[in-house]
Amino acid sequence: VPMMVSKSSGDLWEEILAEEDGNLDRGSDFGNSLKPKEPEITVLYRRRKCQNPSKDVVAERRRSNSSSTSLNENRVSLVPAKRVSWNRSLSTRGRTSITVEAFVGYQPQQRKSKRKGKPPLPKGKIIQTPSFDKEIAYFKEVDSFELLEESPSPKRSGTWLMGVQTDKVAIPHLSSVLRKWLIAQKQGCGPPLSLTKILQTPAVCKESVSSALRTLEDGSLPIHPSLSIQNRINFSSLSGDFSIRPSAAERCSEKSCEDIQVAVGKLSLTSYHDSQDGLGWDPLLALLTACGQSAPSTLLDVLLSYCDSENISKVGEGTFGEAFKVGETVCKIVPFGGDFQVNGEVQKRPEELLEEVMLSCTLNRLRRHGDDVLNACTSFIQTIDLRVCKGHYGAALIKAWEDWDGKHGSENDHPKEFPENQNYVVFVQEHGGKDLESFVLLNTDEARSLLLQVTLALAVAEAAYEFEHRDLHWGNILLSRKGSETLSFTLEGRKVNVRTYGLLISIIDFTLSRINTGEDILFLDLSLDPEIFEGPKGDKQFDTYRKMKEVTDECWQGSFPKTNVLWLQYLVDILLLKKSYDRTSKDQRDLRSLKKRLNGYGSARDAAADPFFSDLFVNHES
Ligand SMILES: Nc1ncnc2c1ncn2[C@@H]1O[C@H](COP(=O)(O)OP(=O)(O)OP(=O)(O)O)[C@@H](O)[C@H]1O
Repeated sequence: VPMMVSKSSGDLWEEILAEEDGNLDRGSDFGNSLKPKEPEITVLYRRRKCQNPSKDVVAERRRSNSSSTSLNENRVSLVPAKRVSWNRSLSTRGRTSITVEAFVGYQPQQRKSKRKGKPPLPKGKIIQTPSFDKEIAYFKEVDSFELLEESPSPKRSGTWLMGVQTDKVAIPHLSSVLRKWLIAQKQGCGPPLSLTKILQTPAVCKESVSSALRTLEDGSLPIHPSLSIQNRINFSSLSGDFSIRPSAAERCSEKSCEDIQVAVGKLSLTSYHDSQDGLGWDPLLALLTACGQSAPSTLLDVLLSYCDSENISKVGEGTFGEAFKVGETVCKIVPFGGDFQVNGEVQKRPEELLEEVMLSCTLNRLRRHGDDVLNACTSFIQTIDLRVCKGHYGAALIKAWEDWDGKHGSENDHPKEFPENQNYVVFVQEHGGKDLESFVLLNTDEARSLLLQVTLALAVAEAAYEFEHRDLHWGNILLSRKGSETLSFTLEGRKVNVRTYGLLISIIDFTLSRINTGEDILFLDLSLDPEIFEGPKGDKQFDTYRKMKEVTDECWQGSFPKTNVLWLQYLVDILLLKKSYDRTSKDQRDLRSLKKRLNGYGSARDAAADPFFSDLFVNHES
């Protein structure tokens, strides 16, 4: 008989602990077409102890890690042609810097956060100080698990790593690089975007920009709207459903190709240089290029292309982003580049936004379906458009912000403070629903499907891009009831359908994520922000950061799919401890058994084959 169990149930912990002693693993009596390849993982994870490593030691460690590695044989090989080391330091809630070390000797700036030691608190919510006594007792045994070996970084790195050979890099000319890139995009071949190429592009070189400035003394932007490459780039670099974009026929026409070449030729003379800050290249121009723009738009111009001003409403906020519902979409507005703090944080730099743009575009590619697609899923939030904007917020947005503030109490600064020259990136995304923290789950079926969808999404992204989310707390999983009874995933060429019970998940916020796009490895160097590991002991979220640190041994650029498993274990904890829904004692035991078995898995892909999920798969296809 189902019973309602809530986190406040008085005897839950005693019951859980008593049941744990019985160790009621369900074992392997579940059929599953995604059986782990090896029932037991025997290879031990190499731990390297290094007390208080200096930056040099860390750098050396990175080099040796990246040069002695191999890709998991079950993955699509994505050995990058070049390696870019993107060292990003983290504030308590996000990226604070990104270093293109191939080009500059950037010294990362540590940010002082207003929320020390508590990064991803959802905004506008009253947080009660929890008591962790019983949780600590329960999870003691979990903390002592053995770490398993992870698949390390791809081979052939080094050229770009840690500033090596900076002065020997031959930087191709803007026009040739961008032209090749754009044409490749238009023809549907090659990666969606390459940071390497964008940032190799001397569009962002001082010399190039200066000469462009001399050529265009008035500094005006030469691209006429009729030649705009914006739509074409965005369309081709973001896979998925883009009904508002030009047709495929238009994109593939000869005329279009010529337009792109003309536009690129002119783009090389574009003179946006106001965020050059001694780096030797212009990150704002690179960001504009990546978003397919020659100049920033205004916020309202972008938003009003999706709905009328009276239909804009705010749906959520983070430390860096304000999210607005705009028609059927959500626009996350992230200010960047300014020299004053926003919400108590130093503003993100254009380089950081560039990388987030890259991550979003790359994950978008997983949405493609077709017979030849090896890995596909729709569980990462769909990015519909990406735009660089500049200027004031505008009356409609201010009103939406103030309405939300009146109802929820914003923790963010009032956006009317933004000056006229404020820059933003707007991430136009599908509406993913409510985050797990505030979503009301109905029953165990929903909870199990949620877990499986997250697991499979991570498994698919692992297989395609060595993706690790690295921050999958309950604010970063959105949920909606969209009615579909089953959902398809393609994992390593096999299509599987899973029961949803009407629930769909969307994973957001790739701030801490690590990805191998095939050309670039993007990651956040958490070693530059030790605060994140200093959160309260017993808090599952912070314990997970610490476990990630153990697993990665602070080599954050490496591929350690085990981190995905750690977040799955965190999610099981959340479902056991923080969420209330109809469930039986057996349901709880099953969840706890799953959590134990997760100790033995090295990746989300392994976890997806766990018997816990067996009966959620329908109609397996090979
Ligand atoms: N696509 C979306 N659909 C629905 N709601 C969204 C969407 N994107 C963001 N939100 C809402 O906005 C909130 C903030 O978004 P997000 O976490 O991406 O911002 P952020 O500034 O990057 O956060 P952080 O402070 O963790 O860096 C989310 O918790 C969610 O409530």
